[in-house]
Amino acid sequence: MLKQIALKRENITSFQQYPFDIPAIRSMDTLPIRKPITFFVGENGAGKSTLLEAIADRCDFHTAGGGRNNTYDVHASESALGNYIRLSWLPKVTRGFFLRAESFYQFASYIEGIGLEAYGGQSLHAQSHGESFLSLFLNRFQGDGPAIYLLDEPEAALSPARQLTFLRVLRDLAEFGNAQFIIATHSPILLGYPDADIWSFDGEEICNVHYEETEHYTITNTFLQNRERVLKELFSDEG
Ligand SMILES: Nc1ncnc2c1ncn2[C@@H]1O[C@H](COP(=O)(O)OP(=O)(O)OP(=O)(O)O)[C@@H](O)[C@H]1O
Repeated sequence: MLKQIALKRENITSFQQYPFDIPAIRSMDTLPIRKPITFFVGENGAGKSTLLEAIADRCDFHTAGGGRNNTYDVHASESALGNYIRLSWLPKVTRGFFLRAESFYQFASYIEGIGLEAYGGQSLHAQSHGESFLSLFLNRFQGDGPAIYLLDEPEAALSPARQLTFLRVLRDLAEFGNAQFIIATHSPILLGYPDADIWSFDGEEICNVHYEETEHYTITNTFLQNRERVLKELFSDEG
């Protein structure tokens, strides 16, 4: 299990440039990872992907999105933060995966090249984006032994109904599959997973928030409950 992420502040010479100029990163000291499911939330550009990518880098996962042994031909972006964080494990976990929505299709091509047996026998490209995403989890990741999965906006591939299915997949893997997840998301459905830790990157420092405190919940809830009023205000000239 991953227990903690620490920023090696002593090795950083300047907080004036990326990635250390991002408020959430600049103020970071240690971030405890306390639950099987951890979410990173925050505005676009708040630093969620930057930290997730750094964790993937430290896990030796392919930072274009993939697992330890996936060296498929996608230009791996250098993680600017990877060398400046320290991961604490108990015990160390090496199995797992980093997946970002935009590199999913390249990953699918790679899988096609190495054989399909592990993926339900069907080409991932022959399935829709969301179906292939779910089959990835259902077929590949229900193995034995502990694993850590790092997911960047998985909802991009999933319809609302499949997001619900994915909650079930998360529950099964976290409770019975010895799996740990860190997920950057904007989805009010995924965030609704019970008993997850939600870390918000929106303030001056990363802080723990309740589901109902997230804008994902409050804005979605207000919109669905009062759609006409919200739209009227939004579209009014004064708005
Ligand atoms: N390689 C880079 N060089 C310089 N700045 C970068 C680089 N990558 C990202 N940034 C900047 O760092 C900030 C944080 O980006 P990041 O992708 O981590 O945000 P995020 O919270 O994941 O956002 P989103 O929800 O839109 O995915 C942004 O302002 C972004 O423009």
